[in-house]
Parts: sequence; C-alpha cells; structure tokens
Amino acid sequence: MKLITFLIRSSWQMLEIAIGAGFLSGGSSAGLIALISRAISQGTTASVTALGFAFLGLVALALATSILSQVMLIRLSQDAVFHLRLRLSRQILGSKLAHLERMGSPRLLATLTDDVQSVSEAVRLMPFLCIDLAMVFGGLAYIIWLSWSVFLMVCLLTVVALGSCQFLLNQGRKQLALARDQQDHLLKHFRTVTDGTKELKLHYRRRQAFLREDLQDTAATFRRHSTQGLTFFAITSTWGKLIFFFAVGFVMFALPKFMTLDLQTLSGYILMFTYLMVPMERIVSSLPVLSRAGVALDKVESLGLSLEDSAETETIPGSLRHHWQCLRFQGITHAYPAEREDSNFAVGPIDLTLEPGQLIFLVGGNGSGKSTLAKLITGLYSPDQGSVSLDDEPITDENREWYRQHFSVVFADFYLFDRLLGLDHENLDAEAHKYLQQLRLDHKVTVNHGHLSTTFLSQGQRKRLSLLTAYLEDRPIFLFDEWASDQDPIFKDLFYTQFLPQLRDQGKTVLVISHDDHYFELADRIIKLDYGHIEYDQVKQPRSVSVV
Ligand SMILES: Nc1ncnc2c1ncn2[C@@H]1O[C@H](COP(=O)(O)OP(=O)(O)OP(=O)(O)O)[C@@H](O)[C@H]1O
Repeated sequence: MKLITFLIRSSWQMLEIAIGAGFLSGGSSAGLIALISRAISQGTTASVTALGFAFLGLVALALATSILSQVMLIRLSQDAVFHLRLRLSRQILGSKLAHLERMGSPRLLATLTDDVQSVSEAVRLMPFLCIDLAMVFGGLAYIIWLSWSVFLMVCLLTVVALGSCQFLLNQGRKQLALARDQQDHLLKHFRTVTDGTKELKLHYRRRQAFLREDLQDTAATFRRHSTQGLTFFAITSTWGKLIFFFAVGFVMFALPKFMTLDLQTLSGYILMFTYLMVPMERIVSSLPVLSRAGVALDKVESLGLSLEDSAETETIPGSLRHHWQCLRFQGITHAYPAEREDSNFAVGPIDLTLEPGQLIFLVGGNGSGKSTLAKLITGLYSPDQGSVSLDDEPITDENREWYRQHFSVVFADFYLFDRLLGLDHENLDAEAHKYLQQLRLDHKVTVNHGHLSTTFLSQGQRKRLSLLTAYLEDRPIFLFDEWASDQDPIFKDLFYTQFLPQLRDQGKTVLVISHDDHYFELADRIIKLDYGHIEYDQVKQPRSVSVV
C-alpha cells in the first residue's frame, strides 16, 4: 500500500492509466483462457470463425494493453525512484548542519543507498505484479461467471489463505525491520573498515577485537533477523503455492461430492486454476521484496520527516555585499546535545565585531570551541541565542543562505571536489593555472574545462588544492581552520607571511584558526577561546575594533 502511495505521489494519472490498462490486459488474458475452455468443451458445435475472431481480438487487446501498462509503470516507477533520490539528497543538503551531525552519516548513507535500492527493486516488480493481479482478478471473474457457489467456496479458501499468509508476512516483516535497524550500525563499521584500514592493519589485536566485537556482532545480529525474516517469507511463499494446489484439488475431487458439476464447468475451473498458477506464484514470490520495500519506505519516511523538521528556509541568494563595513555577533551561543559526551559542550555567549581588511587569528586549546565558533560565524550553525547582523541587516532564516555566500572556507575536515563546481569565470582554466603556480602544484595538477586532472595527492598537497577553490571563489571573508597544520615549513611560512597578508591587503577579512604561535605576531587581532568563551580579544593594530 505504501508503495502505491509512493507511486501516486509521482503521478496519479499515469498510475490510473497503467492500472486500467493492466486490468484490461489481465482481463483479456483470462478471457482468452475462458474462450479456449469454451472452445474445447463445445467441440465442433460452436462457430469456429466467430470464436477465432474473438480469440484474435482478445490477443490483440491483451498485447496492446499489457505493453501500454508495462511501459507506463516502468516510466512511473523509474520516475518515482529518480525523484526519491533527488528529494532525499536535496532534503539532506537543505537541512540544518547541527541536525545532520546529530543523525550521523551512516544513517543518511543507509537510506540513500540500501533503502532507495530496496524501493527501486520493488517498483521494478510493479508492472509485472499489476498484470499478474489483473490476470488473477480476471480469472476470478470467470469463476464467478461459471458458478457463484463455487466462487464463494474459493473465496472462503482465499480468506483462510490470505489470513495465514498475512500472519506469516507480518512476522517476517518484523524481523526485517529489526535487521534494517542493524544496517545503520553495519555501515558505520564498514566505514571503519575503509577509513581505518591502516590503523587496523598495523595492530593485530585491535583488528581482531574490531572484527569480533563490533563487525561480527552486528553482522551476526543482522544475519539472525534477516534469516528469520526470509524464512518466514519462504514459508509464506511455499504455503501460498500449496494453498493454490489445495484449491485445485478441492474443486476436482471434493466439490463433485457436494454438488453436481458439468464437465464444461469443471474443465473451465481446472484450466483457469492451472493458468493462474504462474501469476499467483509470481505474486507470492514478490511479497518479500514488497515487504522489504515497505520497511525501507518507513525508514525513508522517518528520515524525510526528521529532515523536514529541521529544514532551512530555501532562498536564492541575491548579490553579495562586497563592500561591507561591520559584521556583528551579539550574545551568540551554540550547545551540543549531551548524548555523545558526559556533559554537553556550549560555545558562548559571544560578542564579536568584525571589520573588513583584518587578519584575525582564532586561537585556543584543543576542544576550546574554535571550529564550533567558525561554524557559527559562517552561518552553518544558527545561534541558539543571540543575533548576527551584517551592516545592521539582521541575519535570519530568510537570508542565512545569502549570508553564507560571503565566506570562502577551508575546514580542517575539508572535502575536495574533483572539478571546479559553480564557478563561472571567463577564463577559469587559465586563472586556476595561475593559482596552481602560486600554490606550487602546477607540476602535479592541471585544469581542463574546470576538471582537476587528479586529486590523488599528499594531504598537504590536497590542502593546497583546497586553497585554489577558496581563491577562485574570491569572497569577502576567508576562514581557514588549521590550514597550515600539515604543510612543510617553507610553504607554511609562505602561507602565513605572504598569502594571508596579501588577502588582507586586498580588503578581505581573514580568520585563521591556528596553533602556530610563532606566527601569531603577524595577526592584526588575536581572539583566544577557552572552553567556549573568549578569554581575550587582543587588537594589535589601531584600525581594528574589538568588542568583547
Ligand atoms: N558534532 C558535534 N557533536 C557533539 N559535540 C561536538 C561536535 N563537534 C564538536 N563537539 C564538541 O565541542 C567541543 C569543541 O569542539 P571544537 O571542534 O569546536 O574545538 P576546537 O577548538 O576546534 O578544537 P581543536 O583545536 O582540537 O580542533 C569538543 O568538546 C567537542 O567534543
């Protein structure tokens, strides 16, 4: 049912046409069997020509409507999966960063990959399922036409069959839902396998402990629930098929004892039941796939709801304020939830005023809140309390997207794109090459139509490449989070003594999170954080203004 709602959301008109055509096709297929059964039982007495024309008409109708229904359903289902993938990705990117961090990437990845895959497997079955269902309904209509009383008995049998199948399916579904819960943990462990390969390879006992206590434990729980779930489904499918044989046996051997059935009716039943066995078998064997898709859709829905709750206002940012005068933060705070730590860490309340053309060092011990403050300053976190204003324009949910466009940032855990996305410079390649020369990467990396020739570089070189994007963005405020930490002494010196002052002299405000205390003297201003609060805000040149 959830799958139908999911498809209806994509296009209910297309679904209507597809289901209508499917039923016409299934009905005409069942009609063909009825016709064959009649032709056999009437022998030579019936008009062969009339039956032949009826037969040809039904074949043409079954063929045309079957193709129409399948083509529509294939398009509809593929469209639905396409939109689901895009919707989820958009929702994730449109959600508050703090919320995404709380959910964790394994959960997001599990839904984007496994759940979407389960749904797409089920929707692939939909066209065939629809035709099969239509055949079964058509067949049942023929049975009604043959005899009401037999139909009622078959119905009784069907209720018992469906009831027992539903019970077994529910049990299987429960187990699959439990297995799906384990999948988020499994993905987390797989990330450890890929991201922590070096650490695991270097330490035999750690590797064994991880494999045994983490991965194996979770994989075993997943296996237990999956096995139980799939066993229930296997029993359901075998039971479903047996019930069908039971129905045939009942009509053939038991029913003649209770009521008189002429040969035409009996042969009609047997032919129809035998014909319906294949579609019934397909319907029963697609139940596990549908059930898994139901579990996946539950997960997709709960993720969607959770993302919707924390959705940011979508706006198209207007033109940037390149000549800004004053960026003010008043009493801003951000607290992390306590669940991951003994006590929850909070930054603020912080009062801060930034001006253009300042080189500001943001310093402090590990865990003092520098990166958290950086996310608050750049608008990635909206403050729990307090206010932000750019040239007296308050930053709210409505203009936060616009506000963020004022920052070029390289985070400590930066992501390097393999092409220069979203940049529309006229001579992008030439400009990129100029910066690559400055960054001393021109011998390693070339840029062709915005595509970087490689990103397989040393960590220090990858960081230099991340500067290329920041330079090309050329926004009014730059922020570097421990950028120089893995640069060689020569390049580190170049970064602090040339690159940063050059940016400042171009009128940019440059915020540098750094532990390199022997370069602190180059700063116009040093802001030191201690456990989420400003310990001091020291202005070293008269043109800077500090507000603490
Ligand atoms: N996503 C998060 N969820 C919960 N707590 C977090 C999260 N990110 C950071 N923290 C906590 O906030 C505190 C400050 O972290 P932050 O990264 O801001 O410090 P930092 O000053 O940049 O440290 P470092 O110099 O080591 O990079 C830490 O105690 C950390 O555990």
